[in-house]
Amino acid sequence: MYELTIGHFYPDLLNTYGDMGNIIALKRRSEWRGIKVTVKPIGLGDEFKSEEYDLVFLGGGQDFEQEIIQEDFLENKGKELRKAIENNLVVLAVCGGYQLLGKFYRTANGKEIAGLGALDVWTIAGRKRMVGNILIESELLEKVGYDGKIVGFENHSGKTYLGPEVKPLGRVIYGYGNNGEDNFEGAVYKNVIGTYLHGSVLPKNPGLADYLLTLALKKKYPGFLGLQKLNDDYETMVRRKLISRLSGKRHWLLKRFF
Ligand SMILES: NC(=O)CC[C@H](N)C(=O)O
Repeated sequence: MYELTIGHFYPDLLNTYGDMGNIIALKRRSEWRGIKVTVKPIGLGDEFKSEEYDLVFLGGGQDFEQEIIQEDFLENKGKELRKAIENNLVVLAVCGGYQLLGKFYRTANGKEIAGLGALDVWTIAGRKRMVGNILIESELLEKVGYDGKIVGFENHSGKTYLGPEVKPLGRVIYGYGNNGEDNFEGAVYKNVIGTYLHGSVLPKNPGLADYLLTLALKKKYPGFLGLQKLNDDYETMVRRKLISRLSGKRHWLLKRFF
């Protein structure tokens, strides 16, 4: 029997917009395949031993929560997490969690919150919150045989910019994405996926959930051949409706200028 241990960083603080749904999706999609999953919270002051985990998740949070955890995250967990990321630990980081993996986050009043520096990205608070449904197209998922579309919801003021060490998760079809400027969303580095998509993103995008589970299982069980297919007809139907609605819509910015 395959087993996975998932670490959930700061579940009581980085928990905006239902990001807990990502943990539930990973757990349920594993259990539906007979894979045993243990979810362990990693909170303020908790020791983080990366070898105990096959996958870790960081959710979103407002600037206020990010400042609360910053010292603990960088001082007590940062070095270990950076080492684990270089050793291909599977990580999903959403919004605030994504920003914290970067080099720094500069808030609206100019305060610079140091990030982990695990991802070659940096974030600068914008004046305007980027809020709404978002649809992106991801080559990553097409490569592993999933529908390349990823749908979700974004709500962030931070504008994230990518350095040369990371690739974008996808190209924005509808919404703002990383910064509302370069038409990219998210960042991929080794087995880390950073994204602004709440929603939560994994229940809405079963292919992305399975992609992360497959990465973790292949790393833990070298002979692992792949996940058996689940009946995702309902999710696919909901996604198709949302995708066609968002693909057809033109963003208000586009309407205004084109
Ligand atoms: N939804 C979030 O996690 C917000 C992240 C960050 N505080 C921002 O506003 O950009």
